[in-house]
Amino acid sequence: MTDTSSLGANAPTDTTVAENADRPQTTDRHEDTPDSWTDYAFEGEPKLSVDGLDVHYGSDQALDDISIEIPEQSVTALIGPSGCGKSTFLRCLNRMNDRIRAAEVDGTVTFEGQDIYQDGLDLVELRKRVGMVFQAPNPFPKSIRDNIAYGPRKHGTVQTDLLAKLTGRDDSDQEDEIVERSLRQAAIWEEVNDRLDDNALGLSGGQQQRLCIARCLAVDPEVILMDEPASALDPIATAKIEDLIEELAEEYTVVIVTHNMQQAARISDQTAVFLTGGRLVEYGETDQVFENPKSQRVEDYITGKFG
Ligand SMILES: Nc1ncnc2c1ncn2[C@@H]1O[C@H](COP(=O)(O)OP(=O)(O)OP(=O)(O)O)[C@@H](O)[C@H]1O
Repeated sequence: MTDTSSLGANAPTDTTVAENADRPQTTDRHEDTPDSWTDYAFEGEPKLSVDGLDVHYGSDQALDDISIEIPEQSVTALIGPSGCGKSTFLRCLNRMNDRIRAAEVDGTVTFEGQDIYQDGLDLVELRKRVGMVFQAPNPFPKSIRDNIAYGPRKHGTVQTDLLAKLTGRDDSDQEDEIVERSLRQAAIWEEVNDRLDDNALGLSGGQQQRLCIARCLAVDPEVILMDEPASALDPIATAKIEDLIEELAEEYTVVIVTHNMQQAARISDQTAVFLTGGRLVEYGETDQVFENPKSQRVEDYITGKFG
C-alpha cells in the first residue's frame, strides 16, 4: 500500500498540475505502443480471473476486452473517469449485471477456477461468496440484529424462528455469536452492542455503512466488492472505512471502485485504471501505477490533466 505522503509528483493534489508544468508533456519512459499495460504478475493463483470481458448495454459498449487477474487477500482498486465502466466491471464479478435487462456480458470470469457464467450456476451461493457493499448505505428497515442475522437465516446457517423453537432446534446462541463477530469485524460492535434491537436506520451514515459491511461479512464471503463505499461519508467516517478495508484484506479479497485517487493510493495493493471507452489501460502494483505509470494517458489522468 502506498504512503500518500510519498506520492510525489503524481499525487493528485491541487498543486500537482502547476508543479508538473515544467515537465515534458510526453516523457521518454512512456512508449506509444502498446496502449495498455495489464499483464501484471503476482505470486500464487488468482482469486478472480477475467478474460476478454465485453459488456454492452443495448448497442452501447461499456467494457471492451478486459482481461485481469485479481490476487486473494489484498485490496484491488478500480479507478478512472466517470462512465468508463468501473461499476459495470465490479458487477460482472458476482453477476449483478444479470439484474440489468439491457446488459449483455461476453467473455470469461472465473472465481477460484470456476466459470461463474456457466449455465446452472447457483447465483445465491455465488453472491454469498462474492459479497457486495454499495455506494449508499442500504440497511434494511429492521433492527441492527436482524440486519446482520438476515443472511445467515436466509442461507439456513441458523434457524431461530418459531418452528425451530418448537422443534427444539433453536440456534439463537449461534446467531448471537455471528452477530457479535460480524459487528466486531466491521469495527462497529462497541458503538451498537447495547442497542442491537434498535432500528438500523437510526444509525449515522458511517455507522450504517459499517453495518452493511458487517451484514456482508455475516455470511462468510471470500470476496467483498465495494462500489465507492465511502463517497457519501464525511472524512472521519471515511477514515474508519479505509482502516476497516485494510484490516479486512488480511482475510478477504477486496475489490473497490473509488473516485478518490488518494484513497486508492492509501488503501490498495493493486490499482487498475480504466479509461474512456471501457478500456483497461494499466494494471499493476499501486506504488508503481501512481509513482511511475507506464501509460502517458494514465499519468495524465493521475496528475489531473483530465477526468
Ligand atoms: N443500467 C444501465 N443501462 C444502460 N447503460 C448503463 C447502465 N449502467 C451503466 N451504463 C452505461 O455504461 C457506461 C459505464 O457505466 P458505469 O456506471 O459502469 O461507469 P463508472 O465508471 O462506474 O461511472 P461512475 O464513475 O460515474 O460511477 C456508461 O456509459 C453508462 O451510462
